[in-house]
Formats: sequence, structure tokens, C-alpha cells
Amino acid sequence: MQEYILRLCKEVERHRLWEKESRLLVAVSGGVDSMALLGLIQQLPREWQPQFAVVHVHHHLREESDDEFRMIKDYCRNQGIAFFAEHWSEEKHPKSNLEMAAREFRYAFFADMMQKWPATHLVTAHHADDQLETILMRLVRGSTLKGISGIAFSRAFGRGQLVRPLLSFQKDDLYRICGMAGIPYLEDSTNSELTFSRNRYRNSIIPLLQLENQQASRHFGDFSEDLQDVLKVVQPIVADSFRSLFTRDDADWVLDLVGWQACDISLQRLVLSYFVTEQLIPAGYDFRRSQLTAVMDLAKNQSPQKQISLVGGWQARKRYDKLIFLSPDSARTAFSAFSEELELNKWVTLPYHGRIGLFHSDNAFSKELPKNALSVVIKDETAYMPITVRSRRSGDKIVLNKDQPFTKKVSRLFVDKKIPDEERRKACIVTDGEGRILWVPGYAQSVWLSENDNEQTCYRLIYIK
Ligand SMILES: Nc1ncnc2c1ncn2[C@@H]1O[C@H](COP(=O)(O)OP(=O)(O)OP(=O)(O)O)[C@@H](O)[C@H]1O
Repeated sequence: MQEYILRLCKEVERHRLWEKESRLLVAVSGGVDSMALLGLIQQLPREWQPQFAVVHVHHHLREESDDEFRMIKDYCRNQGIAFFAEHWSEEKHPKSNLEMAAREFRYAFFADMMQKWPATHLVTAHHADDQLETILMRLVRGSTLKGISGIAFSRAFGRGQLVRPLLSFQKDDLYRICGMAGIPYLEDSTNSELTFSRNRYRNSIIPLLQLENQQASRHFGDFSEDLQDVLKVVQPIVADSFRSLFTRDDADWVLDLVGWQACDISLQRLVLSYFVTEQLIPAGYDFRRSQLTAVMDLAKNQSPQKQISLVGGWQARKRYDKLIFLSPDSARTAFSAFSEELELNKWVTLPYHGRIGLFHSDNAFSKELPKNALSVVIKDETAYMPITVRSRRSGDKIVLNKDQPFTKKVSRLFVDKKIPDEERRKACIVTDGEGRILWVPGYAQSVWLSENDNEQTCYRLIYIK
């Protein structure tokens, strides 16, 4: 046992996992891995042992969950260890993606407890065999370089760090630890069934690799550490390029395609991969390599306007010399069926951005236009009340040019001006009481408007973006 305790101390020191003053929340499922982890932490020498407590989630997914819950609770009570548990009741279980939902629930509870207890570190019992499985699965399924680098010893989580001190321990070590120290544990019954893909790897593929070489899991661990070292050095360089090429627009991101295309092809790929893994995908979401390839293809596509859907409801849209990554919210928020009559001297807030109003020429706003305002004048004999502001409709037409009036489709207007699709959707249309289009703020004004005041002036339309 002493040998294992020393090994844990070494790992904590080598990877700077925690300090004596840290406060650890140990995530215990009741299986051999996390019970061995708890046992080792309990037996750490005083100068190495921070304060610690146990967190457990009762998933109510299997009959044995009750036994696990009770076993950990009793163990902690007998050993004088603080124990915090949460129940994931059956009503909260979704119909699909159960494994993913259980994980999300678990980590949300852990983050919450880190805040409440409070803790500096969450400690999980991921070990060398988990590492091998994870790397292999990600390689086979397709993942980014960061994904293929596997599980990290430490990463930011909640208000502190998530640490995995057992990554160099093999499963057999953990059985031995529990055996030697008389620590109870319960086998997870799903481990022996081939229901989830991880278990298929665990039971069929990995034993073959280990037959080939018993040190396979150690070698995967070395590979993971080497690759993580490389990424640590390269990442800041890539991050610099990322910052110069990407700009943020609320929740959306915009890539300058001209600058990006001027980069070396390897840097192009690395910058996109960095963006996707570090910024786009919420922590823990597994982004597939195939999506990265799709984004690359989109960026290089000949057509000036094209779009694709990405994981998690994100959308990538190519718009001339920009690649816009729309957040799930923006992608959903379509400026659809909006229509509102303008009341004299009052602003109407537009659904996408900006406001618009109809003001009498005597009104203070008309006399002193707000900054960034666009404004046009309606001559009272030309337009009929009420004036309405609405979103675009197909078939919208506007009559342009005072001297030689001609009718133009609003859609054609946008194509001629090379206005990207999202901007077109955000554009609003101002009509008069007869439904004639008076103004498309920012883009065109009809023959019935003028820009300058004169004696006939009665009303001014003002739009602020
Ligand atoms: N119900 C649970 N309650 C508390 N801790 C848990 C629970 N289930 C898992 N853990 C902790 O998480 C560790 C890893 O568990 P598991 O292999 O199921 O992967 P995971 O939590 O889904 O994480 P990942 O997907 O990152 O591999 C366990 O060793 C244990 O420390």
C-alpha cells in the first residue's frame, strides 16, 4: 500500500495537482476506481493531505444505485468524512442521450458543491485504462488534435480545477489497493454489458491491444503527455493568430477570410481547430474532425454565400470575405413576421437591432438628429398614413429615382449591393398607408421621400442602428 501512496504523492508533485492548503471534493461513484482514490487520499501523509469531502450522484438508473449510495454514505460516516449527495430522479431522465445527460447533471452538481462547500479542486478517478479507451475511441471516431491528446491531469473546472491523479494507475493497481486496504466497492453492472460504445472498447478491443503489449496503456499515457506538451507550446502561437483573425460580435464570431487565406495552410487549419475547440464548443462537447473539414471546405468554397450547420445549433455562414459563426441563439432568432404601425413622435424598437420613429418636423429629434441616425423626409402630399415598419417579404418592390421613376425588387437591390443574407434579414421596410414601400433604411429610399427639409416638409423618419 505504501508504494501506491508514494506514487500518488509523486504524481501530485509532478503535475502540481494540489497543495496542502487546497480543499478537495472527491467524486466517488462506488466503483473500485473512485473507492481506491478515496482510500489513497485518506492515507496520504499529513504533510500531503489537504482537507477533503466526498460528492456522489445517485442516478436512479440501475437497481444497484441504491446499494452504491448506501455503501458510500456508510463508509464516509464510519470514517468521519463529509459526504454530499444529489439524486437524479427518474422524472428528470430524458428519453434519449441518457449517458450524456447523466454526465451533465453530475458535473453541474459537482460545480455547485465546489461553490457551496467550498472546494478548490474536484478529484476524479480516471485511470490509465480510461485514458487508453478515450484516445482510441476519439482516434477511431475522428476528433481534433486536442481531443486525441486524451484526458488531462488537470483542467479548469467550476471555481477551481478538475484533477485526475490516477491517470498513470492501471485498473489492476486499483483492485490491489482496495484489496490491501480492505476498502469496499461495488462493480458497475453496465461494465460487463456491451450496451455503450465505451464498454465495447473495454471488453473487446482493449484486451486485444493488451495481449499485444501489456504496457499498451502506459504507452498511450506517454503519448498523451507528449502531445499535451506540444499543444501547450504551440497553442499560444495559434491563439495569437486567432486573435488577429477573429472578431466577436455579441455571441457570434466573424473570421476575416482574406487574412486567413494569406496564412500557411497548416496555420489555417490550426486556427480553425483552435477556434472550434476553445471557443465554439461548450466545455466537454466533443467536436468531430469531419465538422472541421466542412468548415475548411466552406471557407475555400467558390460561391460567395453559403452556409452549413454545426454541432450544438451553431451555424457557419460564408458571406463574401467573411466567415460568420452564428451562435445557436442568433441562428434561431430570425427576424421573421414583424410589423408595427408608427405613432407620431414615438420610437419603435426593432426586433434585431436599432429603433425607428416618425417625428413631426417641430419635434426635438427632428431638429437635432441623434448621433448615427439615418433620416428621410416625407412630404405631406406624397404619402398616406399610417406609416408601418415591418420585416421583408418576398416580392417587395420599391420605386426609385425621382426624375425617371423605375421599380426595383428589394431582393435585387441587396444582390446588387452584395449585402450578406443575415443583413438582408435584419433589414426593415417602411411602408405607407397604401402599402407602398417608402424606405429601406440604410439601403434605399423611394421617390416619395427627400433628404432635405423644405416648406412642404411635415414628417421625418429617423432610424438608429
Ligand atoms: N455517480 C457518480 N458520483 C460521483 N462521482 C462519479 C459518479 N460517476 C462517476 N464519477 C466520477 O467520475 C469518474 C469517471 O467516471 P466515468 O468513467 O463514468 O466518466 P465520466 O464522469 O463520464 O467522465 P468522462 O466522460 O470525462 O470520462 C469516476 O472515477 C468518479 O470519480
